[in-house]
Amino acid sequence: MATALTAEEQIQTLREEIRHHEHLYYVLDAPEITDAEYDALMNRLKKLEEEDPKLITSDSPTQRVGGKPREGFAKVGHSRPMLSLDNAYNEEELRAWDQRVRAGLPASETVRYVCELKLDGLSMALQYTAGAHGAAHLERGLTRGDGTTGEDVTTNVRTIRSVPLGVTARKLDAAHLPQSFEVRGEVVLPQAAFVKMNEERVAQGMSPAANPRNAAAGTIRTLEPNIVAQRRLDLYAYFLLRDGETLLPTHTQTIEALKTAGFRVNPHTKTVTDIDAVVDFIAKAEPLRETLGYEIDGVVVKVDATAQQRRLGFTGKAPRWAIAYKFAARAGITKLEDVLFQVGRTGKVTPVAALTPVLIGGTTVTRATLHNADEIARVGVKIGDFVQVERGGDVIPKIVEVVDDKQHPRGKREIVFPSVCPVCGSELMRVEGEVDWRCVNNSCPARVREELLHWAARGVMNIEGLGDAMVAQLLGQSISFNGDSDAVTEEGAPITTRKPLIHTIADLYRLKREQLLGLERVGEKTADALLAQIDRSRSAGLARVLLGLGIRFVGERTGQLLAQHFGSMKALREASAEELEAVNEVGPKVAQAIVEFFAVEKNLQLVEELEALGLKMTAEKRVVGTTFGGLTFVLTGTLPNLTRDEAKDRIEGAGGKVSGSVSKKTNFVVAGEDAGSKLDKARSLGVKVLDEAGLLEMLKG
Ligand SMILES: NC(=O)c1ccc[n+]([C@@H]2O[C@H](COP(=O)([O-])OP(=O)(O)OC[C@H]3O[C@@H](n4cnc5c(N)ncnc54)[C@H](O)[C@@H]3O)[C@@H](O)[C@H]2O)c1
Ligand SMILES: [Zn+2]
Repeated sequence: MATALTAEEQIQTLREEIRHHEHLYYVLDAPEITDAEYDALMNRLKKLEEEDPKLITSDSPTQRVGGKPREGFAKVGHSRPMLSLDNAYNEEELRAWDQRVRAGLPASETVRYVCELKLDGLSMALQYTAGAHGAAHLERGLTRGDGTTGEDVTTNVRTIRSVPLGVTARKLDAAHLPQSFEVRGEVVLPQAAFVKMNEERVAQGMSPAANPRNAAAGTIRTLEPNIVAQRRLDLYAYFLLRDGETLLPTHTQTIEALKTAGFRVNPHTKTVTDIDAVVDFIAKAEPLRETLGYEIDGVVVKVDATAQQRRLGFTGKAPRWAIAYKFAARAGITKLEDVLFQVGRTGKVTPVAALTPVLIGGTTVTRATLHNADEIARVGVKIGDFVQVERGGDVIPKIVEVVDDKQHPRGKREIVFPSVCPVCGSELMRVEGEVDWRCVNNSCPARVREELLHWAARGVMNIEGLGDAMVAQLLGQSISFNGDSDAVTEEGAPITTRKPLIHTIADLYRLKREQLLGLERVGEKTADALLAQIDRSRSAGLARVLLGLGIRFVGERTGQLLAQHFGSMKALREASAEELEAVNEVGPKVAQAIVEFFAVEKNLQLVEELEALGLKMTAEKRVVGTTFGGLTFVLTGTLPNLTRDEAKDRIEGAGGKVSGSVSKKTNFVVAGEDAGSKLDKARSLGVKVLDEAGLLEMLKG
């Protein structure tokens, strides 16, 4: 498999893969892999980078928070970055962190820790400013976004009952708070509300949300506040800042002050004096999981004293003064009733286990993935077996092993992997060296369905109203038969009832009003709205089209970089692998995938049809200037206005290079707030240091 790849290529591939999953997770709220699997990818990348630190770049997923502000909301910079947390997976790693903390502080000082539950939601910044009569009022609610810039979701946050819209002068006084301050906390969706929401979604023909965290993130970012209000979100507060600085001398006082001021704080919080007591807290916290009514995925431990926190500081994406202890995945035993076979966008056939419903950590599990034929062989599972099912990060449950004892007799029926596509009947193929079987029929209805859904998705072509149910109707299928968790029929096959209105993505742009009006439950309003949405998507531009085409490894950012570099579909299509690799962040794997994509006749034809149908196939080409020709820059810390990507784009746009580490060859280090060791190194090597203003000045040429 990866044997022939150099470390650098492996790193490239891993980064692309991780970015792809981060996009699904943070932007679309629809992860495809479990958190444990994502963490494993991340840890592999970390390890490779540690082995060869010169391969670390500032935009590696290990160096930055993975989110991204979504369109439709105003983007607002944070008063101080909203970071991620480093993880510990066992007691040993936790104790190692304790050692590092104490080594980072004078030996004479004692360290206290505050233990809190790690709420599995999304973090939110609430900004309060002076209101009437000496009170404070909620000015703004911001999501974490990419950590530097968040989305302004104030209207939605205002519907959360545990978020005070104002704090009276009396309460401010009691809590010793000024009139303007910032509270940070976690928005969570209680399990009961989650179950109800998914029932409604399924009833409306939509796919259920993967877990409460994704549901909460999706809810807070819908453009309809009345939907948010119905969902019963909660917010638990845990940070208190003023002008981007921690306000009070200890975290314990912060929690108390928040409580006094009327914020909801989590009752399961404890200040302790040593790491043994932390271990104790964790042991008691884990069983709480099943009774809380909301999801937690671990325990967060923070250094109590603000002065000590300041001294310990931050790494690229997380504070050194806090750690998240992650609980092990949850598991349960149930019976394997049957195996269904789903066909994905690329034709990949995935075996899905149909299980006797079982409650695992507050969620009813009825489906689990078996990944592929090799995995079935490895587990050695038969239909009728009892199996151990694991819910890592609570996304797609997975069968870990067969349970074989007195109470759990073995099943008898062999799982037969189909030799033909369960949907279209064409023969399945397996590329040598790959584990997956694929349906290679380009017009397989299952594949077309997945292609359409991907094309229409949020963050891709953003065609609202083109979800599961509508796509199924357009394809002439009475129900959705493929894809998301429970949407498979027992036969795993489509029920085609009508003549399809469309066969390809291009057909979407040929749809007529009368055709839509002929569909079930489609009135004039729905038809017109959908047509308007489809029409609007014509101008989405080259980067989106590239993303929508679903070329392997081409995620949002790569799509953007390619679009800017080539400026038109024509130029991109004609580029050789070598020319493609000249684009920043495009490695040999990505280049290869693009060349392969355009070598397929059907793909070329689709692109041409789309162009003829009026889709915008161009992007503003970035003309690379010469101002910074031959100069190498290193970025560190948080700049006041530009994000890392923006700064990098500007530098590269002027012909400069951005590198991840400081060396004698570095010409300039651009340093922002909380700049770390790179700044020290620059100083010791005598490399010139700029701030953002200095950089912008130089860019003027
Ligand atoms: N499955 C996937 O495809 C996929 C993709 C990307 C990320 N992920 C998952 O997302 C997580 C990584 O993302 P992350 O950067 O948000 O880090 P994180 O979830 O590990 O930790 C940081 C977050 O913890 C939260 N938090 C909860 N309780 C807290 C408390 N008491 N005090 C402070 N913070 C608290 C905050 O929201 C904070 O942003 C991992 O669990 C990872 O597995 C999964
Ligand atoms: Zn097929």
